[in-house]
Amino acid sequence: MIEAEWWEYDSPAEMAEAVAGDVGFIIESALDARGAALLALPGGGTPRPIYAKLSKAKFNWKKIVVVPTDDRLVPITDDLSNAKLLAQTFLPLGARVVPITGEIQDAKLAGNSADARLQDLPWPPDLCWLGMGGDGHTASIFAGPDLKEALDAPKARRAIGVTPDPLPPEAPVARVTLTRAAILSARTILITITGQAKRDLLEQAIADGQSSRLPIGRVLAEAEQPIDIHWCP
Ligand SMILES: O=C(O)[C@H](O)[C@@H](O)[C@H](O)[C@H](O)COP(=O)(O)O
Repeated sequence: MIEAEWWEYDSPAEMAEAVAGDVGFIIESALDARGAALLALPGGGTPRPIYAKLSKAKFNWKKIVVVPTDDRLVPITDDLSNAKLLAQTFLPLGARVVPITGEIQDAKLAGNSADARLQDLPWPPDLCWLGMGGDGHTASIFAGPDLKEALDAPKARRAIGVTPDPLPPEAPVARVTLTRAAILSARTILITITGQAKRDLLEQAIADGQSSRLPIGRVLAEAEQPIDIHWCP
């Protein structure tokens, strides 16, 4: 049974304030406990105002490592790159941002390379922050040919390469993504979504759990930690 707690806000600005505060608490707790913090952060548009708010906080950013939960197989200079947004936001603060893509264009080989990069990091993440697409994907775990590999990858496997079919219109490219095991290894998981349609979809995915037809339902169905879901209309 997925243990999900919903946090509702009247506006994206209110949600940004609250989620930045929660992420800040996770960071401070990690720095206090271990002198370091590892954050796996999503792409997409929802997190942008939250990143902007978070970047104003006065942490010892040099002790913080940021990785994308997933990324598109595009150059880091491309606006489709999740690492680009994270680098623009967190590198100037002194944080370390670790891209999980490079020159490799073959999705499977890119996935192996991404996994190797993540194996070099002090695991698990203190936070895995997820978004959800309108099709129920999360990170870059999509329904289709690569779903089983993403869900059933061994515990030690942190990333794989995927080629969604059909390619999502907002970013019609192959990707690398954290596996379900990597996502669920995080000390804390939080989700940010907006709009009633996504709320209805996520509530259904949580209700259906392991039998969900939506990737996010299948990912969360194995979660052992409580999931905080932040939502605004
Ligand atoms: O690379 C990506 O696209 C993201 O990691 C993806 O999983 C995102 O979180 C959802 O697509 C929601 O995106 P929005 O926040 O823009 O709705």
